[in-house]
Amino acid sequence: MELKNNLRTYFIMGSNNCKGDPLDVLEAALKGGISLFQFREKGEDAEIGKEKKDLAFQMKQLCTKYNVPFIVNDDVSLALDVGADGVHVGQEDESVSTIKKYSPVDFIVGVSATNVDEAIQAEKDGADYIGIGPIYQTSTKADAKTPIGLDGISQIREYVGGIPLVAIGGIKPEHVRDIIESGADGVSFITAVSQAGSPENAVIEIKKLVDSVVY
Ligand SMILES: Cc1ncc(COP(=O)(O)OP(=O)(O)O)c(N)n1
Ligand SMILES: Cc1ncsc1CCOP(=O)(O)O
Ligand SMILES: [Mg+2]
Repeated sequence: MELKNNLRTYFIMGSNNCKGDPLDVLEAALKGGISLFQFREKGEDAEIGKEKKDLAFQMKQLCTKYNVPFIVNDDVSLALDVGADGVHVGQEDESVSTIKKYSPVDFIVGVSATNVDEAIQAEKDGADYIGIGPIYQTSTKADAKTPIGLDGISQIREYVGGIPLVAIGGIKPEHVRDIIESGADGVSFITAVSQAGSPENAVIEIKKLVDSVVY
């Protein structure tokens, strides 16, 4: 599948984002039809060390079962250890060019950008996709920057080339249409699915909305 299409319904999660067993939440999201998954185990009560690695490995296996690529947030060495399909790094994390030097050729590297300059730089550096945001207010990331809104998406889309863009931050089903119409290729989300009564149904709803705008 073209990477752009994997970004359409991109679920991100760590154990501390879930009400129940994180593996159950992930499997429900996979059944609902997510197109990409990012293991983001950080913040208060997050697993570390062996527990983090074991969880990453089990999540990678689940994603493989559903044929959905598995991305690790921040931790490149964990990503390589568990055979992840790629990594997502922010402005303060390891650089794309360094990662590309020692990772497999087809290893996906996503980079975060909050503004046009960061997005242009990420594209120049060889990022495979850019996570742009936060679009809306979020309580999931303590150090999130000021939301850039829909205008932020259209500005970034205007200045970068054809690099795939996924929006992030406070995204709920009712935002999907505007986000895609502003120039993103897809939506990524944590709370909207990890805290839903039915994560599977939450994904089905978001996927239906994305599919109704992207052809
Ligand atoms: C798809 C996607 N976009 C942006 C981010 C944020 O990355 P970063 O700025 O490095 O912040 P942390 O997630 O590491 O707290 C992301 N994780 N995924
Ligand atoms: C990791 C991250 N980067 C920017 S906002 C954000 C958190 C997104 O979580 P939610 O979908 O719960 O707002
Ligand atoms: Mg990061």
